[in-house]
Amino acid sequence: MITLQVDLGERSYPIHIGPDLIGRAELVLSRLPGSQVLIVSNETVAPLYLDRVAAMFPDQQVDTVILPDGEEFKTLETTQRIFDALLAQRHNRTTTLVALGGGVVGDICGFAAACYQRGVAFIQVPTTLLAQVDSSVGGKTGVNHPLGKNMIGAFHQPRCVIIDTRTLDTLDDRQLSAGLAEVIKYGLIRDAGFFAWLEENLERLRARDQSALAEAIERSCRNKAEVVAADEYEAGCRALLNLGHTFGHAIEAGMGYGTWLHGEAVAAGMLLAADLSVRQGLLDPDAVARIRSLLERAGLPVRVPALMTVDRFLELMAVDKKVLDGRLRLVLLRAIGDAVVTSEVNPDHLVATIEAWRAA
Ligand SMILES: NC(=O)c1ccc[n+]([C@@H]2O[C@H](COP(=O)([O-])OP(=O)(O)OC[C@H]3O[C@@H](n4cnc5c(N)ncnc54)[C@H](O)[C@@H]3O)[C@@H](O)[C@H]2O)c1
Ligand SMILES: O=C(O)C(=O)C[C@@H](O)[C@H](O)[C@H](O)COP(=O)(O)O
Ligand SMILES: [Zn+2]
Repeated sequence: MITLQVDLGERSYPIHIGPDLIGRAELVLSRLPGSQVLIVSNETVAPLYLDRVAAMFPDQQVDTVILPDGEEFKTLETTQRIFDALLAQRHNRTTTLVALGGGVVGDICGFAAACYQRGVAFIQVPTTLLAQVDSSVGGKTGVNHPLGKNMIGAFHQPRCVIIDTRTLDTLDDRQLSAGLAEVIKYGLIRDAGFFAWLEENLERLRARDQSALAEAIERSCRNKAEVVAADEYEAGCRALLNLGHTFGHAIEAGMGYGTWLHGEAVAAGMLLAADLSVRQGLLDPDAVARIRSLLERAGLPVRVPALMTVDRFLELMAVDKKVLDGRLRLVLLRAIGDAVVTSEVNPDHLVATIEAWRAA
């Protein structure tokens, strides 16, 4: 087992990474403020792992909420089901919510924890690659609105993150690829050495080589922990974690939540960001070819859907959380491993980029 630390003063917490960590009660028991636990999972993940997670709390009051599965259920209505259970079972301020599942369960559960009685503890037990490398770390929680992704939420850090790499054994290939998009993101925004390692090891990752996966998860979490520790509330460098997301979130909302997976939309979005970076004179065109090739090898889309017209993109991108004073701000690349946030976006270049990557 490897343990990383997210350094946030009194809100610091460990990220434990390794095989068969579900069941290691000692990792979670010291993080509980009280004797009540509510495990939040979904109808796909619960039958696989819920019993073993519940067994980690032998002396606690353990209740469960099983949510429907899907990005389309990442809503306020679904969150209400968690509040209903907490109140019905008389959970108090010292309760701990446990998110068992992918990023959807983690984001909803974390948001419920941030709101219930103005904030209670929560623990992340991520079971998708995407959740293990990104969403379980950093404390962004929330739900979607029909007009925009993650528009209702809160920053609320978990008490610990338990990454049992064995849970990836039951994850399907499409979801593994979606997770690889966020892995590749770290290489692009701040870790050229990691990007080169991914170029060397991509096939091992897709073949689920355990040591390659463990290394990719550790290096991703290390990058994310450093960024979050430097800028917890996204006043500055944390925005770099949003590479490809302004385009990606527009695709997710525009196509209907769940049609494109988050990781797939981010992959296409990162390619658009790279192409736009070239048009803006920031990035060498050779970098776009390298990025495209790696995304393709990861089984990720490199075109945006034809249904997403330029107007539709611009309409949806206008509600992005990075917009300031009505001005779009995008994460662009100066090189592989070097990203920047800029509001200096030439509208003609933006339109040309979208047109260039729309599927026929
Ligand atoms: N909070 C953050 O910082 C952050 C970061 C990145 C993404 N996100 C959010 O995360 C969400 C995407 O998360 P995701 O990609 O994990 O999707 P997801 O949570 O929908 O999980 C993907 C699918 O895999 C299933 N699943 C989960 N674990 C499994 C396992 N071990 N075996 C078999 N099936 C399993 C789920 O039931 C689901 O059907 C999006 O809503 C995105 O906005 C949040
Ligand atoms: O942790 C962050 O910060 C991120 O931006 C990570 C992203 O991968 C993630 O998709 C996040 O939920 C996007 O945040 P948002 O603020 O653009 O909704
Ligand atoms: Zn993301």
